[in-house]
Amino acid sequence: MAPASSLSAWSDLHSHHESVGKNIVLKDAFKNDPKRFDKFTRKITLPADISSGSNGTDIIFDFSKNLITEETLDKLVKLAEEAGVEKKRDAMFAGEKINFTEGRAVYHAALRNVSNQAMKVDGVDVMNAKGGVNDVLEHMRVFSEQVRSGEWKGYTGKKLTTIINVGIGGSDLGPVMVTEALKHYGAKDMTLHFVSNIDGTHIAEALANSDPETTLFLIASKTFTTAETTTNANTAKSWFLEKTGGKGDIAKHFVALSTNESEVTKFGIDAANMFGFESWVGGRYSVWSAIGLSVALYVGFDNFHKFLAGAHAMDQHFQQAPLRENIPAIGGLLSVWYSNFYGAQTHLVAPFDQYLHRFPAYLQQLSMESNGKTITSDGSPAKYTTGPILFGEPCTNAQHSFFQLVHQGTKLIPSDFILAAKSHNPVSDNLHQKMLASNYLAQAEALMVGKTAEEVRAEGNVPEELVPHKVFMGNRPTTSILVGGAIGPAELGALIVYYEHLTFTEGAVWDINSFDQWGVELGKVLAKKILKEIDEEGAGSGHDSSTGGLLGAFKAYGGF
Ligand SMILES: O=P(O)(O)OC[C@H]1O[C@@H](O)[C@H](O)[C@@H](O)[C@@H]1O
Repeated sequence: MAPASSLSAWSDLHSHHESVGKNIVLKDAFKNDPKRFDKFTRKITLPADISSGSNGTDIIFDFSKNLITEETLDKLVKLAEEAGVEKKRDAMFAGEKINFTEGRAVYHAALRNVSNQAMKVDGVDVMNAKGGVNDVLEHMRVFSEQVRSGEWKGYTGKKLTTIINVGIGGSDLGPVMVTEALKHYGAKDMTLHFVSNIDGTHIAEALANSDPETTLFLIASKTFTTAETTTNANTAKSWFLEKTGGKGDIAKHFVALSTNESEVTKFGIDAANMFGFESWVGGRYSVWSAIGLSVALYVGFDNFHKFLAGAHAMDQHFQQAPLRENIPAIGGLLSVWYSNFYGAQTHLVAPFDQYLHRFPAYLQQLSMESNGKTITSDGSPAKYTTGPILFGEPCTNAQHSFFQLVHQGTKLIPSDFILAAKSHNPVSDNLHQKMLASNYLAQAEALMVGKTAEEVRAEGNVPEELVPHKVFMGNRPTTSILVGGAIGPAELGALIVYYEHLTFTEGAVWDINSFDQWGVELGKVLAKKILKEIDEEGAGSGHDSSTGGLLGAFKAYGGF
């Protein structure tokens, strides 16, 4: 594919930005067009049998407070067509090896293919093959039901009620985020810990509160070679054997979620207690795979299945909807519009939902590990900016910390706000929910309308020298996502996949490989070398004076 900047739609968008885009005044656009909300809002309805309420849940994506006209949308769609977004999408769903630097298919959609459509990689039916998607799901169902019912017992015959997931990156962030998001559905007698950091504090704190007789360890690692995970897993194993006086049965207390059977058995976990998946599942897309076992254990397999089904509904929408109606494609194209034509560097995602408090952290890996790339498909550096810096926190908290910059800073920060119409906790007669909603609506409105100097003056009693400080520029774009019910497993699945395919669309336009992550390797290699040097005499070799100096100081102060 050609670099995006060589496409005619790209130059056309540049001229369009000059003549129209940078002059759009959103509040006027709304005044001039009473139908603007209808024109730029898209909706997906999830099937009733998987939705959190008794009717199918609508999820509304209001793109109308973005700096676009109908013409802009047409031109962005043209860009997607010229960049081959649909062709690339179809290649992904056909199991082609679109991860071209690793020679792999990108097939996480197969993991949530609950309608069991034929999906093949290299001619192999990944759904129904022995050890394939359906077999692993059945293994997860049986195991999670056994643990939840107490039929699966620890070595002294007790029910396992503490789950410690040991994993990092995608083998941590998805399970943490989803179990937090679905806490309302979680087993009340279960305690979950997610240990990811190599900082010994993480595993120590989890173990300090756990009883080996009732603890189940899930060692979650696609490769089973990640230093943090193997080290934490070994520490957990030693703790378990020590605490049980060597009588603890590893087979009853340790399972592996991985693609690497030989490393799993080397570690001491029986292959029968391994839940597998394939190399075509990228780490940041693995929550749908065996890596999601903690989710199935916590919320039950039926809910895990609904989670997959909600994701599948969004997959089908992405595959079938024409680009102009295609929700994730529009989200991705807007990101390109802001990144490449307005010079935006960031993307804020703020869920007005406490259960979604780890959602932005999860999306950080999804977005930035996917599209934090410079090199395009022909090996040359992109002549344009690529992946934005994604950040966020739940609201209303974020409003009381960094929203100052979003409202009055010098940067343009395209923002997504997410709200569920129904709360799982309608306390105080829904007062909290109404206040939450009022903030969700008010923030998007305030960012758009701003406040002029005249309006500040009209408030009265404002000394003239303070007027400029109280002005809000406004015209700051937001996308408002409204879940027309509560956020249950299916709704969450659909929301995640919206961001997955948004990220896909961005990467497809930017002509980069969104599916490798070579950028995380260099630091790992250097850390290995330095680890050895900590145990050797001196301050290492071949380092710059800063690294060498700090290494020496660390050894001196730390007593190493
Ligand atoms: O699951 P694994 O193999 O232990 O990998 C964990 C993480 O390791 C990181 O190094 C990768 O960048 C992530 O993509 C990955 O999710």
